[in-house]
Amino acid sequence: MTYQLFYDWLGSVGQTTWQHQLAQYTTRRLSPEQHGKLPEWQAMLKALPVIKPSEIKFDDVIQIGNAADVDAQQREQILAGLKLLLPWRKGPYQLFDIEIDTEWRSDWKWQRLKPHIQPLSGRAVLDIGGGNGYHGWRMVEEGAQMVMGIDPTWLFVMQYQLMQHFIQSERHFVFPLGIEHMPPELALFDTVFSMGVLYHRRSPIDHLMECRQCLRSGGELVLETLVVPGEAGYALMPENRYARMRNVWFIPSVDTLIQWLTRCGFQAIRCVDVSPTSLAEQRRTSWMPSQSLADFLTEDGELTVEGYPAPLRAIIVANSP
Ligand SMILES: Nc1ncnc2c1ncn2[C@@H]1O[C@H](C[S@+](CC[C@H]([NH3+])C(=O)[O-])CC(=O)[O-])[C@@H](O)[C@H]1O
Repeated sequence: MTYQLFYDWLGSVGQTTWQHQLAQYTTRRLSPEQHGKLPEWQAMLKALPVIKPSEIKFDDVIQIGNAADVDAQQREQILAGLKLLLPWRKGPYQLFDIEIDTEWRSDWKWQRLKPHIQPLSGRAVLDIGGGNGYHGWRMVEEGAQMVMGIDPTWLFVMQYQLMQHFIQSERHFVFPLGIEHMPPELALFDTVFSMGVLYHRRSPIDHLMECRQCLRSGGELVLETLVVPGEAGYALMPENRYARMRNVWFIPSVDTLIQWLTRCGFQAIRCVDVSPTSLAEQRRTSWMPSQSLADFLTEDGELTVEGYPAPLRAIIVANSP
């Protein structure tokens, strides 16, 4: 079963109550009536050929196997499965000889943050809003003992399951849940990543407190989010959409974000990177054929189509007390 090894691990670290709750909740969330397309997606996953990839590399491109591992019929079947799960936002991946050029160069974010975080070797890691698990695979590569990804979007969980079908990792599991479904006062993880999630939360302070509660004492938070230029105390609340996104609530300045983290009790708070999102990092590709960043900005790239500052993203690292 897809998640059994994770449940076993939870048992081994004394989380027996949550182990059962999580198993029940996950089974319910993945039952076919939960989403109109789940039955079709799950049938596709179940029918995938069983193939042991000759090599697996979690570099900038997550590479699983190569051309010689599959025959023409298997390749067609896998390609059709990948296409059933369009759009592919986070990557890049290469599955056998199929290159998945995703909307985001997610490897660039990883390169920006990696020099600044505690080494992940031996750590239990939570990736909130981890999408299809791209960064989770990078965390496995860095030696994490266990990586739990959580993401409420079924499509992304299906994308993870497709890759996991071939990778068969014992250390990386993406669950179909949101941060609000994590137990309070968990104090379990050594590192918690929250990347690209804070501005989607109606209550950013509560989100930071939830991140803190998932961390053990002294654990590390890696927070990546949209910021705007401005002084301490300033945050932008878009009137409606921001860069055409409907669910954006608060975009603070870096100094405001540091204040929020301070008031939530975090320590050793440091901003390690601020970078504008370039049209090379987020763009339309054949694997994400609808509108992308270029369609959400004015022609000079300075403002969003709504007239707000163009996307600028910060990475902040902090410790739980
Ligand atoms: N309540 C929630 N709880 C958890 N996740 C959520 C919630 N609501 C939405 N999400 C998920 O948060 C992710 C945000 S994308 C960042 C992906 C990756 N981390 C990245 O840094 O590239 C945003 C971006 O592209 O910047 C999506 O996968 C949502 O389904």
